[in-house]
Order: sequence, then structure tokens, then C-alpha cells
Amino acid sequence: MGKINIAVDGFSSCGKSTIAKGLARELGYTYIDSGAMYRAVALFAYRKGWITDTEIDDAALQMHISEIDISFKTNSEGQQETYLNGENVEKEIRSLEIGNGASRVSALGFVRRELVRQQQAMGKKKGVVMDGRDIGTVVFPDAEFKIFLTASPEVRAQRRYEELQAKGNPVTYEDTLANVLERDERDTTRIESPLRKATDAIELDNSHITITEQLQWAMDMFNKITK
Ligand SMILES: Nc1ncnc2c1ncn2[C@@H]1O[C@H](COP(=O)(O)OP(=O)(O)OP(=O)(O)O)[C@@H](O)[C@H]1O
Ligand SMILES: Nc1ccn([C@@H]2O[C@H](COP(=O)(O)O)[C@@H](O)[C@H]2O)c(=O)n1
Repeated sequence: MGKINIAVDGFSSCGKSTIAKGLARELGYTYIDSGAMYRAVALFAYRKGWITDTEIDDAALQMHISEIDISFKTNSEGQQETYLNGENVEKEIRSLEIGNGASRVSALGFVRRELVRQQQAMGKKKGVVMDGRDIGTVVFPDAEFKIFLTASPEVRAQRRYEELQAKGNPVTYEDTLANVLERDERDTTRIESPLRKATDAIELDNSHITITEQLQWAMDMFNKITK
């Protein structure tokens, strides 16, 4: 079998990018973080003043959506970083605030249609591991291998809290848990492409397994599917 596309979906902060990056590294595939694209759109809208605590100026965002150019580059340490109109925004898009803004702009149909179009173009030649919320259901419904990752909200919040602390981002565990729960609620209940497990996805609850064990599980599944 030639190269395939791999879809990794699941709840916020459950380890999707960790497992997707690991698979891409092992297989020599391209990793694409679709959540970073929604985060970049949110950052663009924040900077323009189109997102407040209570509202989004969706008319303005829609009118200017074609001005948003999102790309990825690999840095000298081999890490993929997100660029918004040529500017490296990797650090800025990882805050809880931008994560929350991303989950708000991602509910807008015109935003989803534009990003899904770009994501499908990236997967045309196969050999892509993409993580997100709608990869197995909407972006690559024909992906040969689909993973649906879960973990308890408390485990996810603790992991994200430790990660942000380590990066010098002074968040509290309580705020991190609230962010995870709020995004889960919005992502699963929105009208446009809500987070769902694709019927042909394989589910993994990684609450009590290590990063190494989950990658081994994914590689075993990949080998079974492609043999
Ligand atoms: N099995 C695991 N055990 C312990 N920590 C893990 C495990 N998997 C991932 N992590 C850690 O959990 C944190 C969140 O992981 P990751 O960024 O991969 O999640 P995500 O689902 O891609 O998040 P987001 O929804 O924000 O895109 C990271 O700090 C990562 O190192
Ligand atoms: N395919 C996707 C990916 C992401 N989203 C939304 O973006 C938010 C941020 O994504 P992370 O993966 O970086 O956490 C997320 O909460 C989703 O609302 C999406 O809708 N579809």
C-alpha cells in the first residue's frame, strides 16, 4: 500500500498533536495541526478588534478572510511553527485566550469552509497526518486510518496546565480546566461540523498510558491497517 492519510480527532488537550507528530516522524509523513489554523484566524480577528468577550464581528471577518495567509515552517529544532501572513505566531496562538477564540471562530461556517478547503488541498497527495476535530468526518472522510482520542477532562487540564507552566505561561489549574470544558462544550454542540467520532475511527482513551505507549499503539494499528 502507498502512502495514506491519517486523521486524529478528539477533545481539547487530549494529546492529538503528540500522537500525530509521533506518527508523522516514524512514517516520514507530513504533520498538519489544523487547530493552529483556527487559532491563527482567531489571532487575526483579535488583533483587528473583531472579537470581544461577548461578540464576534463575523461580517468584518468574512469580508477580510482572504487576507489571512496561514503557513507552517519547521524550525532549526525540527519543530513545526505556525505563520500568519509571514509572521511567526507559534507562541502567541498557544494561550488559553486564543484557544478560546479559536473555538468561537471555528463555529462560523465561512471560516470552516475556507480552512477545510485548504486542509483538503494539503492532503491531496497523501502522506499527511492531520489532527483536529473534524478530520475523520469532514476533511478526510476517506482516510484509511482514523484515531479518536479521549482522556478525562481533569487529566487533560493537568497536562495542559503543566505544559503552559513549563513554557512560563502563568495560568491556574482551575482556569485551564474551565477552558478545556468550555471548548469541549462548544466544539461538540456547534451546528457546523461538531466534534464527533467518525463511525470508522478507532478510539483510544490515553488517560492512563504514556506518550510512548500511545505511539506504539498507533504504530501497531497503522501496521495492521496497511499490511
Ligand atoms: N499519554 C500522555 N501522557 C502524558 N502526557 C501526555 C500524553 N499525551 C500527551 N501528553 C501531553 O499533554 C499535553 C497536551 O497534548 P497535545 O498538545 O498533544 O494535545 P492536543 O490534543 O493536540 O491539544 P489541543 O486540543 O490544544 O490541540 C502536552 O503537554 C503533551 O505532552
Ligand atoms: N479541525 C479543527 C481543529 C480545531 N478546531 C477548533 O479550534 C480550537 C483550537 O484547536 P486546538 O486543536 O489547537 O485545540 C478547538 O477548540 C476547536 O474549536 C476545529 O473546530 N476544528
